[in-house]
Amino acid sequence: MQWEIVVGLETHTQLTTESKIFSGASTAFGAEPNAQACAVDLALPGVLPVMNKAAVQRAIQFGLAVGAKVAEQSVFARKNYFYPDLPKGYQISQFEIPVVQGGTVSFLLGDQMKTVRLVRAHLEEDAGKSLHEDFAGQSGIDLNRAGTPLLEIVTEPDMRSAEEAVAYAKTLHTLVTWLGICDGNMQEGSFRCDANVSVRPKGETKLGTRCEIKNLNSFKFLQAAILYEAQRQIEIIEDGGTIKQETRLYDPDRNETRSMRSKEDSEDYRYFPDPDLPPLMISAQWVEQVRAEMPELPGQKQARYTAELGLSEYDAVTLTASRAMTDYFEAALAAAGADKAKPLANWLLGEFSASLNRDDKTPAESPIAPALMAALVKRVVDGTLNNKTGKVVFAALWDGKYSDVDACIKGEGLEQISDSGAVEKMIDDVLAAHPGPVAEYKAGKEASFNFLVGQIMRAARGKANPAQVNEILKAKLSA
Ligand SMILES: Nc1ncnc2c1ncn2[C@@H]1O[C@H](COP(=O)(O)OP(=O)(O)OP(=O)(O)O)[C@@H](O)[C@H]1O
Ligand SMILES: [Mg+2]
Ligand SMILES: [Mg+2]
Repeated sequence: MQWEIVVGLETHTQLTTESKIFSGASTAFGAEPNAQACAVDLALPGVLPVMNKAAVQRAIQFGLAVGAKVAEQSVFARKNYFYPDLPKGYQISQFEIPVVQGGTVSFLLGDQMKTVRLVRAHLEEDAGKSLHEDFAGQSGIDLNRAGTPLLEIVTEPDMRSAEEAVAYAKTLHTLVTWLGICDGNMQEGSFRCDANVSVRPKGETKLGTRCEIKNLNSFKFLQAAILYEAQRQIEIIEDGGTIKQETRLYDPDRNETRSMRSKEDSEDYRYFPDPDLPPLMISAQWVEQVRAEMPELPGQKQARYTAELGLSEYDAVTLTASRAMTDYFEAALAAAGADKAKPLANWLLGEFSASLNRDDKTPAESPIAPALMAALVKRVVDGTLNNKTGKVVFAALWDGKYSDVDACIKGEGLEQISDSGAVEKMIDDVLAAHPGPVAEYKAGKEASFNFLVGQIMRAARGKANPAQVNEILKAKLSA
């Protein structure tokens, strides 16, 4: 039997407001437990929540970025449940009428463009946090996080593999950090996913019963949890069992999911409109004002890079994977000139990205400033450097040995041998030393030509101009 995996994601993104969603308490991370929970966050009697305008503004930004409808009027509701980290007994969320409705997120999976539909994105407050260590067998509750603004972004069950779910989540992560509405810090819980997973026989159109794996705070865990969960469900069904809908937890130490609680449907929550909050009204004028201030988005940049700069879709998508990389690329491009977009992209996605990864740096922390990178690419394009000597220069610049490309070329003795007499002499020597390949090439074996070029470049210690070598060699061999 062939099985199909179906995934829908709910992502909680913590919004970058200074204060909480309904109170003036600080949202800063890492304070002493319970130092930042005020009476409103705790819903003590007699207090009233007041909507934080900055949180709404971020929701509007998101809605516009994904092409969704931003509701003129949306409603806050109480989601009632009892849990130690929620002593007030309900969470203020949006249920029937969320602020952001519909929209899509598109991304490249392998070489295929995928589009995931969003159901909604709604504003809500976060709960507190249970602390299970340091209390000698008891649990402590830290309510600093209570009332922190979240935007919960919910997809349709459109994803068909763990890889696709991860690609979606990464794209969403890029988008919200790009907009600056979320800091994206996954370790601190600013961006966490609930994965809803079901399986069905290939070809079946009805959805299977889903299980929801809560609170996945890394892409690695997201991937592993979906793979494990799908396999678990397939085995149960193949053994003649049925899946019961439930909420599960992923345990990274054992790489497995475990049942947390069963859950039939959202009726459990006894949702009702929050009597303390009026409907949230968003004027068309406010939406237009936010639209006018929107930055150019990754998707728009990708379209521009392929249409105007002639980059491949892959290059465009990879360069825009983070705002920092895009900013670096655009700064370097401005210095190099638009005609050098392709070689610049190659250097950034090759040597540059590899060095960033190796040294665990962001593009903004690169020891090579964009203008210096542009100067290096110029010297490769004009033939002063080839790919091999270019890499030597790159490494020297990265190590901070030089702050100027031409000084580096000189200092490292990497000027190309431009004297054609010297190049010819080297070629003659190589031809004399390798009569076999020469004869093979003349008999029609193209590969022998590349072998000879390789030998010549080696003799030149990489300092010959490959184009020049090719030209002279061709002429000599056809003479
Ligand atoms: N059969 C299914 N298989 C996989 N995913 C599904 C399936 N049915 C629904 N989903 C996904 O499950 C998610 C449901 O999220 P939603 O927020 O609407 O409700 P919930 O999980 O019941 O509520 P809560 O916010 O309390 O977790 C959506 O992303 C949806 O696409
Ligand atoms: Mg949900
Ligand atoms: Mg859910």
